[in-house]
Amino acid sequence: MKMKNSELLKAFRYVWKNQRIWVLFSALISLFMGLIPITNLWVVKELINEVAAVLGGAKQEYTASFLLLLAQFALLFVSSAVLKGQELLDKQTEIKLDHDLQQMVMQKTSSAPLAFYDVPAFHDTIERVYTGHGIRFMQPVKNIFEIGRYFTTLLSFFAFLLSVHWGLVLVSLAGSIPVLLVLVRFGNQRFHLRFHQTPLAREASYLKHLLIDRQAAKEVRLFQMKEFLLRGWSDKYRKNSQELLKLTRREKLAMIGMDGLTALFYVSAAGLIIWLARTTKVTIGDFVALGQAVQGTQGAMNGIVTHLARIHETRLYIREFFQFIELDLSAYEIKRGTAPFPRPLETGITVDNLSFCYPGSERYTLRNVSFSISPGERIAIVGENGSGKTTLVKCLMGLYRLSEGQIRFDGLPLEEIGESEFFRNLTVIFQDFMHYDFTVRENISIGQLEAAADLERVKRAAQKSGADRFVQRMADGYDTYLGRSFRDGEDLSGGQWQKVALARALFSDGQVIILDEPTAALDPRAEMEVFQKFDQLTQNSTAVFISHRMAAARMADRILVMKDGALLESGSHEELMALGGEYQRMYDMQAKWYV
Ligand SMILES: Nc1ncnc2c1ncn2[C@@H]1O[C@H](COP(=O)(O)OP(=O)(O)OP(=O)(O)O)[C@@H](O)[C@H]1O
Repeated sequence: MKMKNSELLKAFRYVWKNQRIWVLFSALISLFMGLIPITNLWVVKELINEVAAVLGGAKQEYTASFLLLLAQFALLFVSSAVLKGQELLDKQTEIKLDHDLQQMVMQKTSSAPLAFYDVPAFHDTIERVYTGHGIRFMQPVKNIFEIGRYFTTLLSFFAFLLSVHWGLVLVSLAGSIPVLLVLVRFGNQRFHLRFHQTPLAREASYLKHLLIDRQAAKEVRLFQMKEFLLRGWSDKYRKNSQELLKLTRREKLAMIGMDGLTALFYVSAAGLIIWLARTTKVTIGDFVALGQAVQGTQGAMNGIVTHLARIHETRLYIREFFQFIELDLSAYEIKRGTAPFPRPLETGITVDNLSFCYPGSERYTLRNVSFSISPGERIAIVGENGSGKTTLVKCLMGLYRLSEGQIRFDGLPLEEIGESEFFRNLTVIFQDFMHYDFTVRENISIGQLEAAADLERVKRAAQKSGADRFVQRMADGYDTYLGRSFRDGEDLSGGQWQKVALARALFSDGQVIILDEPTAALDPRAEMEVFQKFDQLTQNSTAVFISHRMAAARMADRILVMKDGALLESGSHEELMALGGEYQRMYDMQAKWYV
């Protein structure tokens, strides 16, 4: 309980720190609005008595009635204007809070260690805490002010009812307690339902995404997946919505019962007033006002109870939000030091007895891998699918915590090098590199956007990779948008995208360039060009490339052969051919196709 309340306190503190004016205004408005009903009640009572006197002929004077009518108009108008002002202020605050809190979530998500993305629960939590922060953080504060407002109204009504008979207060109070219990119970159930529905909701939205995604559109048609996807989406959607409907049905039924109970208490109170009229002098205005006060008291009680239940419900969401923001990622994190990257690399990279197991997996993907790379050396890594090549690159990048062993740069352990320093000096283009819907210039300079203004440098990288040839023909040259999801940009072929990605690698001033299948999408001529120029392309850099093309690997200074997560062979093309092992087998197998 204490822990839960501390989450609420945190939300209050956050809102108070960031939106103090809104909090103060809301408090004032709540107090003001809380006093409106009793003022209105008094005006109504006086008005009815005045009109009754005029109609009954006891009074000739109309002025008081008109003045009271005017007061009623003023009350209606002012309260409506104040409420609209409050709504506007709320919206402004919601937008501001939403922006800042969403940013907090995105910061947390984007700085989470990569290993965390492999944990499904991580995605479930993101889905739950990704939207509606602003309103959820404001909600408890608003609820408290609303409770304050209703409380002010309640006290003023109680004072009025007490002045007639204490029994009226008792009847009004008794009607509200069952409502409290029902609302709290269903608030809890709604939250837990949403919690357990998230995985299925995520699956449904994945299927929906496939149905509308541009990238998937071709295959969805080709493999006639429409029915399969639609059915899958519909089943999941229906399952979740049926559960929600079931809960809503139970909730509404309970509410009907509660409303009946409230009406019963109101009728009892009205009976009590009539009974009182036999012994006490009650005017027609008093009767109407007392009836309104009983109803108003119950309304205010319901209001308090509803807002208490909402606080409870929102508290559960806020707790999840803070749990996510404060999530301890240390088990996945790699503690990075601040040492500069050795520049220039003098002794090179050493991988020492590296073993690696993906988080949550029992199986070692890399086992006792040891090798070293000298500065300026060109290394090719070859091996069958799934032999661990990409995993090795991810480890070299320091994206995962190693299970065993160490990676050093000029003898300096990877973890001791400052992160941004590290990524500045190590450039990787993955096999599944991103196609950014940005301009060509941004796509090439993405690792160093601050240098994007240097068009000559962008062009040089594109010339080396071969991208310049087709970029020149585009209407806006290097400022042409790529992709067509957002605007009328240029669509590139797979090979053209790869040339852009290669330019991205060449644009960086990294000392180590790692390319995972850099030529897989290139035509034979472009591929030859890349490999023939490879020395020149990766000038002054240490280069590692993964390739399934043995002819390309042949151009490397040294070839590492991976099999089942282990480093099987290492040497130049000639040495490995002479060895007559796995490399020779792979090489001969490919060579057969070309004879
Ligand atoms: N995030 C992950 N979590 C768990 N296992 C993974 C993950 N990524 C890859 N693996 C597993 O690790 C093994 C090696 O994968 P890796 O991508 O390193 O192979 P690869 O040699 O690069 O293959 P390819 O030539 O097909 O690109 C595979 O069995 C794969 O299933």
